[in-house]
Amino acid sequence: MNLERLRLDAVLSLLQRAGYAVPDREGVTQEAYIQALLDGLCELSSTDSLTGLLNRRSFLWTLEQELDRVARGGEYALLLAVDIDHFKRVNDTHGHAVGDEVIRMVAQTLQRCVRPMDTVARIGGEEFCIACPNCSPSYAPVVAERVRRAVAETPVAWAPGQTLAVTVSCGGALATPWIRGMVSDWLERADRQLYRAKREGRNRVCLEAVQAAEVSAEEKGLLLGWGPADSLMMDKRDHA
Ligand SMILES: Nc1nc2c(ncn2[C@@H]2O[C@H](COP(=O)(O)OP(=O)(O)OP(=O)(O)O)[C@@H](O)[C@H]2O)c(=O)[nH]1
Repeated sequence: MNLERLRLDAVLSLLQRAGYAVPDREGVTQEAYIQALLDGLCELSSTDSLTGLLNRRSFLWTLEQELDRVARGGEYALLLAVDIDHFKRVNDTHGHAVGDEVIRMVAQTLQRCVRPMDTVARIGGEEFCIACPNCSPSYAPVVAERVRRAVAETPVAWAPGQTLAVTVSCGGALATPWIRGMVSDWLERADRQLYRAKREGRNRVCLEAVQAAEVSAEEKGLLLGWGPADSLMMDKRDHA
């Protein structure tokens, strides 16, 4: 391949401006050079530049995969929508740069207080989401409350000797095992609970009531790609 014939200037300047260390073209093989550019572009397009968390686009893809897993795996998953309370006041009182620092610090706190298997994303200005796979209805309030408390107990240092108390409101909804829900619906349900938490006074957690769902063995079999005979076996096991 002749690299001279590829229009790489725009890519290079984009990556350099974003602070990526692009390898010296002469110092590596062509494949390694192109791979480094592709890796940089992938990272740039999937992360939020302020916090380093996943951005909205990538997070939606994570949720699609999570719903696939929930539909096949028989485990609940929790989606938390997390929003900084009265954030406009922070900007208005201390300026946009301090507001940005608050967003960065809250992002770090959220990342710190969840399990490695959970995914934290910044999906809008001062709104975050957390996807928690394999999270039972009884565990969901524990996780959500841990997130709320972690932020409330971590004042943001925005200048030497100056700290700001920050709180978040959290709304949560569970994805039900053996059901292939839609991402838009899951997000909407978590958001509805978030707005309830805001309405009820902020710095609190509201979770959607768990929806009981009847799923037949045949439907489970279809989700797993099994034939009717396998489903029948499963039906017997379920009723044993
Ligand atoms: N510093 C900073 N501010 C942002 C950013 N994105 C959005 N904002 C600001 O975040 C503020 C959000 O304000 P609102 O949606 O009114 O919500 P709020 O003040 O947090 O109030 P509640 O959510 O009702 O508790 C707006 O003033 C936006 O301009 C960002 O990246 N950095």
